Amino acid sequence: MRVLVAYASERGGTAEIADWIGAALREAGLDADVRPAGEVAKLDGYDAAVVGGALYAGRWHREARHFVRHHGDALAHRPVWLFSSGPLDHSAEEKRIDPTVSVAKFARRLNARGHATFGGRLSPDARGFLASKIAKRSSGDFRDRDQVTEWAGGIVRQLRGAEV
Ligand SMILES: Cc1cc2nc3c(=O)[nH]c(=O)nc-3n(C[C@H](O)[C@H](O)[C@H](O)COP(=O)(O)O)c2cc1C
Repeated sequence: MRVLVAYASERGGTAEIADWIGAALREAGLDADVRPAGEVAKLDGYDAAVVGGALYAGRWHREARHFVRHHGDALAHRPVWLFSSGPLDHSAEEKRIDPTVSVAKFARRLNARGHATFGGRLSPDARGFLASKIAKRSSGDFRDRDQVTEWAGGIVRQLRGAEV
């Protein structure tokens, strides 16, 4: 079973979450390719997909939005899971955070099997007008690898269940 993990990340935090998901899938014996969403031309050869985007102003990074629009049909014919990252506080570890309105639309359109919101990361010296302002009050790394690995385990269980 070959799984695509496609991500869109501006500052690398979401890319690393995608890597953790890929590592967990491989650890469980699946074949997983972790790739920037903007570099995926076709979904041929993939049995399932995980798509994730960094959240900026309530929406996924544009490459994730473009990816699901462009590959909508191919994704709708495969089991798909989505993830978003993320809040710059501990809220994502403390409770389940629903997808934003924009991401929820994609989830419905793709009939996604699941969605998770993971914490985010922002460096105190982040560049950019808005990013540097936000970083003054909420910089830090709020990603939790164990939480991500556990979520990926759920994907493995569902995919394995589909095999039998
Ligand atoms: C300008 C800006 C806007 C952001 N907007 C949101 C938001 O709407 N919701 C949210 O949960 N996090 C938001 N964040 C936090 C980012 O999603 C977080 O830093 C994330 O880890 C970035 O991922 P990346 O490193 O892959 O780009 C924002 C951060 C910046 C700098």
